[in-house]
Amino acid sequence: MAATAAPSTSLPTPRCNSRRNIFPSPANTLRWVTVFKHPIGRTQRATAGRVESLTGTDRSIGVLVTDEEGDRIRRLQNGSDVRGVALEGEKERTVDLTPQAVEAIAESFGEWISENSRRDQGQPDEKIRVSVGRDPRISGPRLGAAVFAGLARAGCMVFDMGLATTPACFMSTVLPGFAYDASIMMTASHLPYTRNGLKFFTRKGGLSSSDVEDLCERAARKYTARKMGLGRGGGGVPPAATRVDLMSAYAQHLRTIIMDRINHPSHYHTPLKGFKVIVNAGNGSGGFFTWNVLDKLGADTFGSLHLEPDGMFPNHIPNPEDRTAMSLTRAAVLEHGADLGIVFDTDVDRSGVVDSSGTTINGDRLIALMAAIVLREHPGTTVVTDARTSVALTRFITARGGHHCLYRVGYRNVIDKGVQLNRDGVETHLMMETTGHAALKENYFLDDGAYLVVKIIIEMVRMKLAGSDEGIGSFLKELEEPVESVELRMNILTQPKYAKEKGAEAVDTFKKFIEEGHLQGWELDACGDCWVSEGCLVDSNDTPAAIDAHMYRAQVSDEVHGQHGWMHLRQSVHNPNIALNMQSSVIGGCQAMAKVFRDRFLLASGLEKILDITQIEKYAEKGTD
Ligand SMILES: O=P(O)(O)OC[C@H]1O[C@H](O)[C@H](O)[C@@H](O)[C@@H]1O
Repeated sequence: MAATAAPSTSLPTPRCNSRRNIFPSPANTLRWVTVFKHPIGRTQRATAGRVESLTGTDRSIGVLVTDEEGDRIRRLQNGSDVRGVALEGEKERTVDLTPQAVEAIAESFGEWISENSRRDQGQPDEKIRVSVGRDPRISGPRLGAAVFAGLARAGCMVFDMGLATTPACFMSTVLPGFAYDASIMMTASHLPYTRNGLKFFTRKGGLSSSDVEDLCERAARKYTARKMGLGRGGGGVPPAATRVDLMSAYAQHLRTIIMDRINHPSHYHTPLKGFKVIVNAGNGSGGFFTWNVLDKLGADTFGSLHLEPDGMFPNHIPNPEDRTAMSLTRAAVLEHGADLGIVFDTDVDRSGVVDSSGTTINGDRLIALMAAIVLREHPGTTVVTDARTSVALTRFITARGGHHCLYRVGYRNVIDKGVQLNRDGVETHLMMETTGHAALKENYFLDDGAYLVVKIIIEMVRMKLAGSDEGIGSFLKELEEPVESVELRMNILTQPKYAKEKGAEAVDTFKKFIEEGHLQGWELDACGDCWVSEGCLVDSNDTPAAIDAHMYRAQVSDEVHGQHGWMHLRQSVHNPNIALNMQSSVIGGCQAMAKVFRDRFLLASGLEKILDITQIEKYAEKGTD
């Protein structure tokens, strides 16, 4: 999740290869580490064949470090979030998001934010105020105590928001009466109940991947130093956190937006009177939207699903990309004759909807719907999306006078690209990922699933007031569906600590094979029909340390059909695997691409030795996954 209204506060990342695992060292080796000052303000740690950049105050000289323990904390970085296994129960995965690790990371964040605030605001004596929210995961309360302890140890005042949503955490830094310096949300979004994680916000928005990498680095060093009896230890009396009710204020903020913008001629305070809306919160944090927003505005929400928070997620994965979540919501919409169905993910930074006729609207359709709404408000604006969208979506946006910038997968990447375009003078009002993360310039560049739905609800009511009974699905009449769209995965067959390095190697070999012409008819896709001319899709990988910077899309042609599809290759942010997406405008086009990919790339490069290519083989042979 996200939000950024101003340039990132992160220190510049050196242009170099991944700074982790380039020269993997034997597990559990103890070694002396020399720390010296780097000219740009970071410190660098040099060991035999290994150099790492560090930031912060913890610059002890001669710290004895076990690489393995520290590396486990470093590996908790997942793009711009921290994610890990918090509970036993996963096959072949052990618990790595321990209270000790979480405490070290929270303490590092507390220190980082204190240093930055002092630098930015020149207020050395003010205590930093940090809010903490969580989703209903059962590991939440225990890890929450570790977050409080870490923040308190860093000298912060801690405010406990209890059950919250990710966007509400950001809003706690800007809403009057709260305005905290920073916020932490504990969530692992749609991942299984065994996982958990952390998202970090300042008033400028969500932290970037390189910021989070720095935090994990700092935490890894703290953790290992503590394990060796160096530095300040944990334990003692659990710190007090002040309990606050942020969610009520946030819900009121959303209600005010709906009332003001609809400005209903006869019932201003209950503009949703007469509308039936089904909410499916998937037992995550989204139930509040039903009773604290929709009901209070007069909507009939009878028939809503899975509103009670339950950290075991007993019904289905809380995810608008999940087929069960969408189809159950569709069934409820049709059964109750509702005007709209809403599906939230666990922490409500994403959503999907169902229209009154039962059309499920997520992925490209949701982007198209939002693009249509935003393009009416801001004619000619640019829309940034990840590069897994269809060619038809680009046509849909350009036909409405908009510009489509295709960029990297990963919500933070997409949002940051929009922020950068605006900064460069390219008006960009909408940034959306196919996963359902949608950020609007008008709303702090924050990807808020509830705000997204607020925009759609306002549109729905306005249409009714204008005398139309068509419903919001009517926006999509001109959106064509791709003939074939497939996602396959290849597990990386190495020890976890080498997976990122091997994954990056595989993705970069893909790029090299195409550039060198080994795959006839395949060409690296510079930018789709995007008008941002410098070729951002295959751009200069400005943060090459982050795995979510390595991804390429190839346009694919053959002699019979000409250009008929594309293939996109990248490393998963969450798991040690490579994700492959492809689309084609001809039947059998994806199978043909899978065959070429297997024979002329995977087998020819020898990568099949480090990747599990079972899914590719199956698709190449059978044309189904
Ligand atoms: O890399 P994957 O496992 O496919 O997950 C990638 C996705 O992870 C999360 O859902 C993030 O919120 C998305 O921004 C990202 O695209």
